Amino acid sequence: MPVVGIYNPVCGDQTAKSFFEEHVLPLCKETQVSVSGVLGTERINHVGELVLEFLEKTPIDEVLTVILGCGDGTLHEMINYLSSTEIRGRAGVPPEIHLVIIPCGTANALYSSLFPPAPESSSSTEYRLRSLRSYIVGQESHLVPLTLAITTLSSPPNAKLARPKAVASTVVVSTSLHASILYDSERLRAEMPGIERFKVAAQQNSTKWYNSSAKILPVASLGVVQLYDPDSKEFVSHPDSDEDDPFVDVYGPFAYFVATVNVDRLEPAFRITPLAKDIIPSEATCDLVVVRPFSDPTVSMDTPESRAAFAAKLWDILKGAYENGDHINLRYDEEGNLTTAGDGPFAVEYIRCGGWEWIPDDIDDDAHRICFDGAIYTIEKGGRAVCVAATPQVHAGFMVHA
Ligand SMILES: Nc1ncnc2c1ncn2[C@@H]1O[C@H](COP(=O)(O)OP(=O)(O)OP(=O)(O)O)[C@@H](O)[C@H]1O
Repeated sequence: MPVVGIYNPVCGDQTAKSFFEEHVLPLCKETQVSVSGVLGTERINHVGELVLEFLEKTPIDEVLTVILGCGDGTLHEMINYLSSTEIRGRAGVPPEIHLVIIPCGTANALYSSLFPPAPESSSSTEYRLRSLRSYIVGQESHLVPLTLAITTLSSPPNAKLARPKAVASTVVVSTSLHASILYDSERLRAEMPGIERFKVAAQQNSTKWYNSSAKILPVASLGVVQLYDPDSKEFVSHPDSDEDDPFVDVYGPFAYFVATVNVDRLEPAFRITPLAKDIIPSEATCDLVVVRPFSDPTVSMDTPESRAAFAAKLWDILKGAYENGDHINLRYDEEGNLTTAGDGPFAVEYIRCGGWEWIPDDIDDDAHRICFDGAIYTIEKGGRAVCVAATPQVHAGFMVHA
């Protein structure tokens, strides 16, 4: 079965090329893994073109293994390019691609979810070679299929000419604060190559609220939306969802709205959806973390003062994600303080679902921003985004050595 190497020389701290030369290729040689070609990406979207070229040379009954030195964005580009391109010589048969990931990006959310790092180990050489070691040890035995979150961006109903655009994500689809952070952090990339740029961008956006409504879609096999119950420490049926009326309407304003697939963290230590690992889903689902200011009993109006006061609470909530995902157990007491005790309203709504719709208010430009694995798109005025978790087909799609 053919094995090729592709790296993005500019992702993360720009060391992918040297890491391949000094560690990846020597290890392949030492373990008799024959790599038939190694190429660096030269521009945006090039990764998809390179994989396509290799794929078209791969016999239809063989699996292509790609050793990919990348961050989450490069993987995202590859999957979207291949999903929207006809592959010559395959007569419509979808390919199965096996990925060996070498984490070279900034956040490396997928890799650090597959291989949760011990503190301080995330940059060590041996840690970065774990997917490759897994491939070397058992070429078929540790393959994890990637669930895709397929999001369709629709134009307003009266704009008949525009075709909906579909985007596949393997890590995160988000709106609100997270999308704003990713949008602003990209502009800080040159001066801050590491994850500190996310914190700076978070500060810049901490008082924004996002006006939108959302509709949550049920988990397919259950017929209902699930909500995490911090008391029983398990998912229960969402109180607004039953088999007769499974959809849950959620109204804004929102502060935070992040859905993940395949991952429990967005950075090595930021476990925003810890239940993706702690209560493993049995089918394609999104884990959705929502924070709404009006859940706080002391917030009753959208004013600059209440936004400023709530920013400090949101910060405390998100700090819990850095404490092994403890934010999901937070509630408000009567004075609006965050606590893990009592039976006050949840500060975080942790939802497991088959998908969701996001319908931003026309007047709120920031609510139109949506993030796919770090790439930012804008929902048209009057349009919406519909995100659905998709189960990979057998012998098709993307599998990762983990
Ligand atoms: N030769 C190149 N020159 C400029 N940009 C490139 C080149 N090759 C790839 N890219 C772009 O680099 C971008 C960043 O890659 P990627 O997202 O993998 O890294 P990252 O943002 O550092 O990590 P992460 O997504 O894990 O935070 C991709 O969007 C890709 O289009």
